[in-house]
Amino acid sequence: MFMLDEILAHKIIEVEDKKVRYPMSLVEKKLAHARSVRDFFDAMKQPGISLIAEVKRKSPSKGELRQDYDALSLARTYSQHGARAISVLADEAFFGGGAHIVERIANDAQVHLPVMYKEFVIDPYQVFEARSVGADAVLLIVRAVAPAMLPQLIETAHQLGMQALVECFTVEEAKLAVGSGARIVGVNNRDLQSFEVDLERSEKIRAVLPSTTLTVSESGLSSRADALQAEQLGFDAMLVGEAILKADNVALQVRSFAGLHEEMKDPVLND
Ligand SMILES: O=P(O)(O)OC[C@@H](O)[C@@H](O)c1c[nH]c2ccccc12
Repeated sequence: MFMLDEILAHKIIEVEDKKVRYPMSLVEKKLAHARSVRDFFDAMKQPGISLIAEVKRKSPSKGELRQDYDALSLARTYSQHGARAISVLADEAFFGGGAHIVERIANDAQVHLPVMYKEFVIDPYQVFEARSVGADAVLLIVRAVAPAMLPQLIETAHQLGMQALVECFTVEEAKLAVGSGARIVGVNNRDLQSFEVDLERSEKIRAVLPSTTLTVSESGLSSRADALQAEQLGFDAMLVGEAILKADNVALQVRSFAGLHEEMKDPVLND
């Protein structure tokens, strides 16, 4: 929790500063010209477990994730090799991302997937910003916001035509997410206290969610076997970062998570 507290303390200052430098009136102007929304919900609903592949330069626990890091070329690779959505870190200070990176990827002619603005959202301003740069979904972390704020943030995302992936760590948080209007709930497999990954805890949480809620297994998935386990537990989608970012061959790793690995051996697809 310590790290989350530190990030949130930083975020409060950052958002207030942004609101002064780039006021809501400008965000609204930009919103009017944002590209049309791609259907993130539908992308998650496709048969088989859907891959949301993540673009992140670094993390507080792992540091820099790859030497030849290039956010846009990663997103293009994800788009070409079977990911169904792309999660792009908007946080700059801790994860090396930025709203401008979300914007570049969301509007790139070679990226055809829905894009999620991955940020520590604490204020509706950030949800408007997400749509204004072309995002199709936002991450909302239950633990990061006051319970009264959660329905408002979800509603704002939906009103803008976006989806919200509402992230939880406990059964209580999952119930709160659904009660607040979440249509897509993410279960973070990584305990923020111990950094341990526990898929059984995730299964317990998934089990209390209504069948109409789409579910995403987040963090710590390292192979196709983990993906299949998550699928077996009933998850509709998975969010994978590190295992893809650290791979020597990103395209192959994405195909593997997406269940397309075998096709790579087909010479026709091997160009
Ligand atoms: O890199 P991993 O272990 O595959 O995890 C990806 C994603 O789940 C993780 O980056 C994440 C999930 N929720 C978050 C909230 C904030 C920052 C990061 C995250």
